[in-house]
Amino acid sequence: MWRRVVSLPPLLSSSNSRRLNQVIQHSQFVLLRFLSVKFWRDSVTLFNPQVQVAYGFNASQVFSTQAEEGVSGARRKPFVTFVLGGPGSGKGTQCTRIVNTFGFTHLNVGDLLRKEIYSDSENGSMILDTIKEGKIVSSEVTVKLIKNSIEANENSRILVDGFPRSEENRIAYERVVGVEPDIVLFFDCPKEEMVKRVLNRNEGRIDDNIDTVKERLTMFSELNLPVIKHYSKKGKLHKIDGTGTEDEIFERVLPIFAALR
Ligand SMILES: Nc1ncnc2c1ncn2[C@@H]1O[C@H](COP(=O)(O)OP(=O)(O)O)[C@@H](O)[C@H]1O
Ligand SMILES: Nc1ccn([C@H]2C[C@H](O)[C@@H](COP(=O)(O)OP(=O)(O)O)O2)c(=O)n1
Ligand SMILES: [Mg+2]
Repeated sequence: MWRRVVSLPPLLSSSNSRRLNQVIQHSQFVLLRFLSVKFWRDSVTLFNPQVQVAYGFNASQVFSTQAEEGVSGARRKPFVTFVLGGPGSGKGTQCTRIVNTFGFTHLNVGDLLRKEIYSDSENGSMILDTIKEGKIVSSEVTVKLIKNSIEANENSRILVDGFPRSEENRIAYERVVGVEPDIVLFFDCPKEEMVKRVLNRNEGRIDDNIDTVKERLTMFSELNLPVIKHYSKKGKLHKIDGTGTEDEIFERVLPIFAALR
C-alpha cells in the first residue's frame, strides 16, 4: 500500500508547491499582525482610567466579567439611588412605592444586616449587638453585603435604602464598588414625628424602643448629616419634605423619577 502511494504522481509541481508555501506564510503573518494590533487596542481601552470611571469598572473586573459572560462584554452599570433619612422618616415606605411605579429593585440595608443575624453568619452576633445599641455596623461588613446584592441583581435600577449612614460608609463604598450613586434622596422629617412613627411601627424590631431610637437619632445627626451635606455639594441630593401622608410624600418623589424616564 505504501509503495502504491509513493508511486502516485505528485499533486503539485515543485514551483506550485513553493508558491503555496509563500501564500501560507503570508497569511500567517497577516493574521498575527491583526491579532496583536487588536490585543494592543483592547488593552489600551480597558486600562484607560477615563473609560473605567465612565463605565464603572476596573480592568480586573472586566476580565473576570468577560470570563463569566463570554465575549459579549461587561455588564451595564446600574442606575443607583441612595435613600437617606433618620429612623422612621419613611424611607422603606416610599421605596416600596418607587419600586411599584418605576420598577426599581429595593435593597434595604437594614434587612440585609438582619438577615445576617438570622443566617448564623460569623458576624451575626456583632451585628445584633450593634443594632441593639443603635450604632452603625462596620463598613467592611455592610459594603460587602451591598456589593454582593448589586452584583447578584439583574435589574438596571437599584434603590439602596439606609446607606451610607456615615462618611466611613460612603468612602468604603466608593473604594470597594468604585462608583458614586447617580442620585440621593433625603427624607427630611422632624425628630418628634420620627420617634412617633418608630414607636408605632410594630414590626417586632429590637431597635424600635425609645432608648435605642434616641441613640439612633444622635448617630443620624452626628454621622449621617455630613453625608447628606457631601451629596448636596455634589449636586446629587434631592431633599424631600417627609411630613404629611404617604400619598403626599410620594407626590413629591414622583417628579424626580419621572424626569429620569
Ligand atoms: N407619611 C407617613 N405618615 C405616618 N406614618 C408613616 C408615614 N410613612 C411611613 N409611616 C409609618 O412609619 C413607620 C416608619 O416608616 P418606614 O418606612 O419604616 O421608615 P424608615 O424606613 O425610614 O425607618 C412605619 O410603620 C410606616 O408605616
Ligand atoms: N448602613 C447601615 C444601615 C443600617 N445599619 C444598622 C443600624 C440601623 O439602626 C439598623 C436598622 O437599619 P434600617 O435601615 O432598617 O432602619 P430604619 O429603616 O432607618 O429604621 O441597621 C447600619 O449599621 N448601617
Ligand atoms: Mg427602613
